[in-house]
Amino acid sequence: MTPDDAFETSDAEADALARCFAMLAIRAGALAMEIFAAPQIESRMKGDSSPVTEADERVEEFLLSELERALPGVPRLAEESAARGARLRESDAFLLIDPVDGTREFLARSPEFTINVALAEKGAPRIGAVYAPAQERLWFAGARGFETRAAPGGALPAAQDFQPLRARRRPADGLVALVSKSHLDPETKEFLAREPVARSLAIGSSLKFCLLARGEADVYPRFGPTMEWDTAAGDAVLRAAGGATLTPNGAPLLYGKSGQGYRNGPFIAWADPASISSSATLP
Ligand SMILES: Nc1ncnc2c1ncn2[C@@H]1O[C@H](COP(=O)(O)O)[C@@H](OP(=O)(O)O)[C@H]1O
Ligand SMILES: [Mg+2]
Repeated sequence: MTPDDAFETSDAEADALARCFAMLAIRAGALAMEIFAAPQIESRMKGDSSPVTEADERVEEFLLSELERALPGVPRLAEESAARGARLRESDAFLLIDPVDGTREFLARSPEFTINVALAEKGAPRIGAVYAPAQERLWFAGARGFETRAAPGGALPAAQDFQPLRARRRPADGLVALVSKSHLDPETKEFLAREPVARSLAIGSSLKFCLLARGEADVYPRFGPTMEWDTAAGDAVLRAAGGATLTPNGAPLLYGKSGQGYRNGPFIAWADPASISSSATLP
């Protein structure tokens, strides 16, 4: 793949790249776990009042240099570089890197943090890998989505140990909803009150998308702010498993929103998008 034809990735190429992202995330996981296991984790606050640790910085540096080798010239949008003012060259295809999603959970020594690598093409998340090193769980998707178990710094398991991902049909006895552990806003609470929610679980990071993709939950409403790098890899995994991430007017969440600084607006990620009525997405 070259930067000019990146947006024409074939299904086979997308699956191969998904495995490449997965392998990089596993290697990056060893760096994150070294810091996670240290007696003390240093952190500082960024401009958006979110924390950053040495793990965010080391993992991002590793992923950026490995991705430049794997996909030379493909523009890269990464959380910590963007916080330092790095600009993305406009392109139909670009990489999105969130070295630690759920930094608050990481600091609280919760295993609900993930390493995220994605490729967006023509505004959609095409390829993604989400790795939760403290849980040794990995999800990745190109044309097809899979989950497997992998130890930080270890090898990607053989294909016979990949479980295909398939989001579930809407259950008749009420929805399982997933919400942020650290950022639950009033609009999300209103959404949960409007929908037939049987159970609502607070989970950190992009794991929420992966739990939808593996058929464990039905909806993840997010009305508070997120950035494109927070959602791209998990969204790629969910879409490959048959789910969808929609804006409140029912359109798929778009990637490459340079005009809004790569911020996502509100979205609702659904396991079974065919089952929702239009009233379910309107505010
Ligand atoms: N005010 C804000 N502006 C932008 N993004 C925010 C934000 N508050 C929370 N987020 C995003 O929400 C992510 C955490 O999601 P969750 O609450 O579902 O675990 C954070 O990811 P990071 O941990 O990578 O910074 C951060 O990007
Ligand atoms: Mg992050």
